[in-house]
Amino acid sequence: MIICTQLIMIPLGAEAEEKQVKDLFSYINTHQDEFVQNLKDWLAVPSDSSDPELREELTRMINIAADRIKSLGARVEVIDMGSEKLHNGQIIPFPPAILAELGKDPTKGTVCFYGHVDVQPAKKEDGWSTDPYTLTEINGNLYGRGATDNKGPVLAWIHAVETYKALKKDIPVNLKFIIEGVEETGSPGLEDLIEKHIHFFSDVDYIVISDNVRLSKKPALTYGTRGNAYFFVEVEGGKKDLHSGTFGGILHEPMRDLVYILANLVDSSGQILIPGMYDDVAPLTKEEQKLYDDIEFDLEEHKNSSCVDTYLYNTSDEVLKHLWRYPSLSIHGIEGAFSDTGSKTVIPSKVTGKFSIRQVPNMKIPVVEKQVEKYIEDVFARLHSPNKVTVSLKIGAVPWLANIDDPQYTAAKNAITKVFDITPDMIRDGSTIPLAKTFQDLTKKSVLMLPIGGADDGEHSQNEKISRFNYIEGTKVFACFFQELSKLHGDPINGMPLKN
Ligand SMILES: NCC(=O)N[C@@H](Cc1c[nH]cn1)C(=O)O
Ligand SMILES: [Zn+2]
Ligand SMILES: [Zn+2]
Repeated sequence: MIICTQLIMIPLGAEAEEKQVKDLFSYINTHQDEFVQNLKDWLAVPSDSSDPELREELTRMINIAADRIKSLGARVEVIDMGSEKLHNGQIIPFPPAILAELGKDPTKGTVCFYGHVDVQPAKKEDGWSTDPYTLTEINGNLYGRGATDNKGPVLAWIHAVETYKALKKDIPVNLKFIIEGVEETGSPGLEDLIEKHIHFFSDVDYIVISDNVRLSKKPALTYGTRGNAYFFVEVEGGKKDLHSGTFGGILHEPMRDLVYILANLVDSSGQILIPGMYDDVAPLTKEEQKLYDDIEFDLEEHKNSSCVDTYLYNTSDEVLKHLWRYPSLSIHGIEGAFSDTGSKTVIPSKVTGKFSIRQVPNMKIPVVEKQVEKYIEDVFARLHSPNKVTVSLKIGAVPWLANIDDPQYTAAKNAITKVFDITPDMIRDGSTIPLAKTFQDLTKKSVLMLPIGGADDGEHSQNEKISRFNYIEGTKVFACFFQELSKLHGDPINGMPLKN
């Protein structure tokens, strides 16, 4: 910790630092019920960014988050993000985004926290055991949509700052926030926002994201994520749905064409069938292999938490590589198809298949897009169908890899060691933070991913949760991280040079 008098930096002595950590931890422990209540309030807002009907709720959620950050004493800007045109032609407003700053001391490092307050869809009837929008605590777990992805971690960061304020302690770093409401739909418009507000990042030294989970019970730091290329493939026959008794047998049915296309994208061993898809995948180096060897990963525990008995691969090494460094293709759904209970005898006139390909270094989205278009055209040609097929790329998010030698990785390791008395695993993540690489490329600043959620949190799934333990200890990690970062910042040997 550093006390600042005018422009002279005096490091806190070891004893004072120890006392400060004790005070911070004690405050966080005694206020944990309040922190859980705050999460309960946030989870009650159904801020699902994929449902146009819930757009007002999403905007309300952004305003709640903005007010909370304002209450820290931060200067907050709520920025209008314009509107979006949906697949069906409807135009609806995007939720605003938040840019905020707290502290402008030139002798301190500046950390920008990026997070999102939109969530994936959730309905009780999808198979949730509790109401997804009512935080329910069972056996030390806090269940609810957004608990771990990403409302819990965003609040934990805010609570870490609040802890310093409540104890009237000097926050050892300047803080900035960028909070958005469309991450789950690929962060449309956010790249433009960063470009337009690039001056906001000029004094930022470090960017931190806490929007993924650990690989096991062991705390971890994440240094890479996959990207995602999300496609819609639409097959259109006539202009209206038809009776399968009156018309079945005389038509080229759009659904049959679409199912044929989808079934030809990936084989039963997980191999993507689109020619060229693996051409640009980065070769495995000895250094990368060494990182896999050092990771604590229990394949059986992983299968247990996913509730799947058999994976495509049998060894931990293969599973991790296929999650982190190879592309994968997943088929997500079909819009326009009959999907309710009952037995409707319809022939849908227009159906849209949705699939995505997780991207890895050194794949290029425009190349993938062309390969997908050409392949679907070729597969469709085999059907000699008069129907109309249209392929469109809806999300093009690129993969991200960090420089783990950056001082903020050391600061995060030290913070985790203070809280858990353990050295974290260095991991990658198979999911996507669309903005991670954008931040790195546009701002040229170091990006760190510091997950606080557990491997079994069930992001995007039924019964999403964060454990009370991880939520509260994660708050402590963030509070310690500020302190550890301030020790390295300005250290010409182990850290960054001071800003002038
Ligand atoms: N917690 C991060 C996350 O879930 N990100 C989404 C982002 C995305 C990618 N394509 C569409 N949305 C993910 O699915 O990885
Ligand atoms: Zn997320
Ligand atoms: Zn998510």
